[in-house]
Amino acid sequence: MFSQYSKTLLVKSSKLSSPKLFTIARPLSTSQVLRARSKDATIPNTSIKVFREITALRQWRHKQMLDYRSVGLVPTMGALHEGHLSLIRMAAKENSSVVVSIYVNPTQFGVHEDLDSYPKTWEKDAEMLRNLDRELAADGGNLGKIAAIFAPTTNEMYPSGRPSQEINGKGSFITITPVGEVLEGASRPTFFRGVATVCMKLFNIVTPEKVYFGQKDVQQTVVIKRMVKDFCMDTQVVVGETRREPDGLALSSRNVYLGTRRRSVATVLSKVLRTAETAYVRGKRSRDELLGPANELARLLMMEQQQLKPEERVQFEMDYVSLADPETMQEVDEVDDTKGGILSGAVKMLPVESPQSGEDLGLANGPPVRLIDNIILKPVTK
Ligand SMILES: Nc1ncnc2c1ncn2[C@@H]1O[C@H](COP(=O)(O)OP(=O)(O)OP(=O)(O)O)[C@@H](O)[C@H]1O
Ligand SMILES: CC(C)(CO)[C@@H](O)C(=O)[O-]
Ligand code: BAL
Repeated sequence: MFSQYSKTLLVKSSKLSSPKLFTIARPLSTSQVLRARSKDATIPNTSIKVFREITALRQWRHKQMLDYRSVGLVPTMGALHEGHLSLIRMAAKENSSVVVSIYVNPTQFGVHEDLDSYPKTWEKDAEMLRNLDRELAADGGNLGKIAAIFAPTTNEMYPSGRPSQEINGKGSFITITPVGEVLEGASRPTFFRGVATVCMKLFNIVTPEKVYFGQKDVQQTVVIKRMVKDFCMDTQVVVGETRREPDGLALSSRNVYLGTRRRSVATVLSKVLRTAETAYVRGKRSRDELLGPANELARLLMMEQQQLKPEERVQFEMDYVSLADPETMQEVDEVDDTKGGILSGAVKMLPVESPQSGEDLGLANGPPVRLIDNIILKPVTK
């Protein structure tokens, strides 16, 4: 724990021969402690500040405002990858100071979900941010740089105590319905309540001019846009495109759970969605014409796996394949050319059968992994 006494005084006191001098150490006020900490904490060899308390971050934020520096926020749960970095790059182009939040928010995880095993890679994250900081400094096309990481504790984020993760749990929540109830919200009933609640907190703490979210979590972007609109929040939501592996798999912090065998089949969802997109590009508009061939491909890929030996195959379950309205996420029977649509899906990759000795099963021994992906069908102007 951080001491309530100043570092300097503690160092001195530990070297003291006279106990009398020890009594000179005075408790610092909370704001002095926070100021001391915010001054000290940076990612080594960078000027990127690391804030763990709201008060210190707010002091820093206030200074940005006085200096007419715009602030962009990139909310993350850490375990950074190129998808996160692409959002930070966007934010650095458009803002003087970029804040990256790293916080694994418990309230968006269902009670039986992977909160405990969620990857935490602070050292690697710091290294990636250090490298990106250098890259941004060398690129003259940016307005700003990564100025701060906000990595709060749960006590800090939930000052009245962490609310229950149960569906009927009590607490101070933001709920955005009906858009947060369908698709991901139907499979994970407390997910968007947790996301909207933590994002409301982050936006209140950082007061960013702009916030950056990835299209990979498309329904999340729709929920956040709706929250900003309906709560009259003074920030602009910017969405960055989905970054993918060369074979089409959307980058995701959860991919590390897959292991080699499941990784080779994990492209099933992107292939299924591409099939529907191809039909759209060819002029098809009805639900059956778009989702029919996509669902058929999912069935064939599943059968292909089932015909393999247990020690070779990968079993998966398609949770949903959706064709939805881009503003409401409600299912549509026909794509309206003036609005376009959103193709999205979720697949559950089941743990491998008959694991072989020495087989790479992935993080936490390869639990079930739920992957999501989507494609935006752009409006067509005639
Ligand atoms: N492949 C990606 N391309 C672009 N943005 C992404 C990608 N993956 C995640 N993001 C965005 O990064 C932000 C932080 O996401 P998060 O930390 O949950 O990472 P994640 O990879 O989505 O993790 P998870 O596996 O838990 O879904 C979100 O706005 C998310 O949409
Ligand atoms: C937006 C977010 C950081 C809120 O915890 C999370 O849902 C995520 O990483 O997508
Ligand atoms: N990227 C979304 C965070 C989650 O699945 O919990």
